[in-house]
Amino acid sequence: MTSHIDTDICIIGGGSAGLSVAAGAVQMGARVVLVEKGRMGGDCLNTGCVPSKALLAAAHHAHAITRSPEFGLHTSPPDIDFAAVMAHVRDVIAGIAPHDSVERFERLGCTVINDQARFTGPKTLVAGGTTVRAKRFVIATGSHAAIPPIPGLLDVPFLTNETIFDNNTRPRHLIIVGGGPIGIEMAQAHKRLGARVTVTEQGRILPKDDPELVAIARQTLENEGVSLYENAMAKQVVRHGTDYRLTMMHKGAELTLEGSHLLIATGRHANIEDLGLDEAGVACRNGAIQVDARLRTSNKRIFAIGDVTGGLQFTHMASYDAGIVIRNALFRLPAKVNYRAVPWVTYMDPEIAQVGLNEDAARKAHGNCIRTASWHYADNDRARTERRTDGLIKIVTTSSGRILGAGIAGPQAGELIGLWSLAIDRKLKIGAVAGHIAPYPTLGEISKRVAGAWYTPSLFSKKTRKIVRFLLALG
Ligand SMILES: Cc1cc2nc3c(=O)[nH]c(=O)nc-3n(C[C@H](O)[C@H](O)[C@H](O)COP(=O)(O)OP(=O)(O)OC[C@H]3O[C@@H](n4cnc5c(N)ncnc54)[C@H](O)[C@@H]3O)c2cc1C
Ligand SMILES: NC(=O)c1ccc[n+]([C@@H]2O[C@H](COP(=O)([O-])OP(=O)(O)OC[C@H]3O[C@@H](n4cnc5c(N)ncnc54)[C@H](O)[C@@H]3O)[C@@H](O)[C@H]2O)c1
Repeated sequence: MTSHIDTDICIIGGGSAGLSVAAGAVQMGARVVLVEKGRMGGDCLNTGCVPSKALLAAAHHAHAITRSPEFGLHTSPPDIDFAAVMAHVRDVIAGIAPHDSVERFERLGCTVINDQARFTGPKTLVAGGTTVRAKRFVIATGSHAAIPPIPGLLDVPFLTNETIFDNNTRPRHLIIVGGGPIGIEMAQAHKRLGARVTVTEQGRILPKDDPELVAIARQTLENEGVSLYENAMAKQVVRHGTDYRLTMMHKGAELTLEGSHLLIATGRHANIEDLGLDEAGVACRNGAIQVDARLRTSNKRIFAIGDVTGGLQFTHMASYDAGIVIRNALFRLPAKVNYRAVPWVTYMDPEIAQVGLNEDAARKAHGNCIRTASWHYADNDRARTERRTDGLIKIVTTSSGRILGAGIAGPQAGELIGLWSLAIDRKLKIGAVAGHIAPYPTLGEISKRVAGAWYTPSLFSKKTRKIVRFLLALG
């Protein structure tokens, strides 16, 4: 038997993006239908941010124990129970899950349909036995791991982000294809938890980040024993007993790696299949749903947000997009996205954080009319007390001092980048950061010091010294 629902907003996908719209819209008085075919919470809660950060937390704890002697504390190396670590990961997910659950959203007033949605026309979709007619739709169907065309790969049972957190056995040797944030976070996590790890990357690792910051990440990973092959082209994968053999070209030579586990982390594909997008009149571009600055698709009643649009694929961007849709769909305001001050963080240790333009991007946008300044963690007293002096902050401004971007590689980089996000968003000049009072001793002082360093050439110049001597001579 089929049922029919008429509603104000129908959202497809109960991940970070869809849930943010649903929670906001229903609490503002809209009638909301939410359709989710799998687990509420989507990638972030179940197979992405939450399990990866929980795994990294365990790995960083294990590593901290090995550093105890530096503080005069004598301990034994940690005895790592990999299955128990994975139980911790699942426990963290379970603790957050009620916030994203069907029960919570029904309590808020949403109608939740646990089924696959498919458009049947520009104003209707079908999910299970229900036809939903809505004034506005939001497509928030996310993305899944892209599988590269490596010969033999489809014939072997490899891991992706959807399966790696279900693996309870510590890999003897984990081979990771792809050195983006997923590959790098999983590499360090597994290495610190006792696995041998090799990463093969077709270009350079963390290609979206500033090379000077990435150099710190690379050095750390190599010091910890992760084998990195950059500019390596994978040629073939075969199964050898229970192991994998990955053959690749590296520095002109053919090389074969043998590992017990294989993780594919080579980017994402938008979930656009089987949605009935043609029936809905929704166009795609480059394998993702095409949207305008108001996040409207080619059918102006249908919005698309989050990973499915192929843009910046972060949970905080899914939530940001949700706010834009609510303003457009509920309040009829022509709100547009502004991605000038989007931060991102790779949660290896040390963290790598970026907001705004890095030096290369700033040169492309502004030519040579930019200035940069850097400050090292080694010159920060708190970093010294913590014995964590490996790190760098680097900022980019216009020649007049408007902040264009900031990048930090170092402990707590993700916490420190917030100040720079606000500064860029509010179009502050570097003087605002240089002039604020930072408590001593905090890592936060590196932001003030790098802003101060920006002034060093003019502040300690011959001209300044002349002026000071002249003024002092006045009596
Ligand atoms: C390993 C990993 C680590 C990550 N770490 C971070 C991090 O630390 N910080 C960060 O900001 N981002 C991180 N991300 C990215 C982040 O997870 C995504 O950007 C975010 O989850 C995208 O949210 P979304 O709602 O667009 O998509 P999703 O979370 O994928 O949700 C989409 C939902 O739609 C459902 N769906 C799909 N098709 C249909 C259909 N036809 N009918 C009904 N339902 C459907 C799916 O089942 C899914 O639940 C990470 C990603 C991965 C893979
Ligand atoms: N901390 C975070 O915020 C975080 C963590 C994990 C993931 N994410 C999000 O998820 C997205 C996906 O992460 P990802 O790391 O899979 O993707 P990515 O696109 O960021 O990086 C994929 C990497 O794989 C490489 N690659 C592609 N094909 C390859 C091949 N055949 N052989 C070797 N290398 C190959 C690419 O050059 C690239 O460096 C990220 O872009 C990010 O938006 C965020």
